[in-house]
Amino acid sequence: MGPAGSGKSTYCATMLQHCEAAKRTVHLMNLDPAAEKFEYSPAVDIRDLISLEDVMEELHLGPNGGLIYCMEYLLENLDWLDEAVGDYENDYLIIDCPGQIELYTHFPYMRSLCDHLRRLGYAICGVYVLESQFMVDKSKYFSGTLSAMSAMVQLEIPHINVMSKMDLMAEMPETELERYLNADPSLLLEDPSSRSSAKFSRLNEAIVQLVEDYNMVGFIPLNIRDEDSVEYVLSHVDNAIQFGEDQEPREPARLYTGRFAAR
Ligand SMILES: Nc1nc2c(ncn2[C@@H]2O[C@H](COP(=O)(O)OP(=O)(O)OP(=O)(O)O)[C@@H](O)[C@H]2O)c(=O)[nH]1
Repeated sequence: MGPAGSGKSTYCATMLQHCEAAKRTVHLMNLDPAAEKFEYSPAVDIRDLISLEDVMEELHLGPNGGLIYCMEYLLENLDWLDEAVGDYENDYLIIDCPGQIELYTHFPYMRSLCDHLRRLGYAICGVYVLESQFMVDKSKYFSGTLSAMSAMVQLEIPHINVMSKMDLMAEMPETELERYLNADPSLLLEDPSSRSSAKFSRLNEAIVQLVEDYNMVGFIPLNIRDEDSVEYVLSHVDNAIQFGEDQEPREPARLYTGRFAAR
């Protein structure tokens, strides 16, 4: 999951290749009815069930309304999904999700989908991908962090945050990187714009408090050109899946999260 252009499809393609090289049985599923082209063709594709283009044309909906319709349609036709993924056993299924973050933050569709996959016996890990360009603007960074937290709280599945495109951050000093990757809340208070008015300042303090209260948001750095970095992210995904398996019943307060070191 993650905002538009954050690198979700690239993450999926990279993980697919990495897992195949490690001889893991892995499949890619596209859940974006508006997707146009893929580096690797997905084994399961929502566009075989419904495409955004058709919905927009036939129902005269805009792109966002059309996407919501597609997700509702998928949930009304779960037998299609069952047939597509029901036979996988101990396989690794990577799901490339749409970039409209409202799907994770306040609509119930992704949550319902996760619940259904669980009923099919899947152990799930949510991977929220934010891109490193979020680290060049503190306000933008915190809005991204809050959207990641919102998805985590909504979905209640073991959850990992990934900071993609780390190759673009080569110039940032290591100490500064660490602060962003560990979601250091004081970053926001240092931003000069956060002190522009007393009200705004109090709002920022409240946001900082919120991030601190959760005490669980960190980003795993991903550089797709570095195999060790890809393996590092995958090992956290594996841990999170295992963590989810070990929690019965699953408790929201014990979501797999963590603080991660810059590498
Ligand atoms: N430099 C760099 N560019 C990247 C990286 N990952 C992705 N990109 C580029 O970022 C752009 C968006 O990547 P995608 O993987 O398509 O992002 P997405 O989140 O799937 O995008 P949507 O499906 O439109 O939401 C593409 O031009 C990618 O080539 C990375 O690790 N480093």
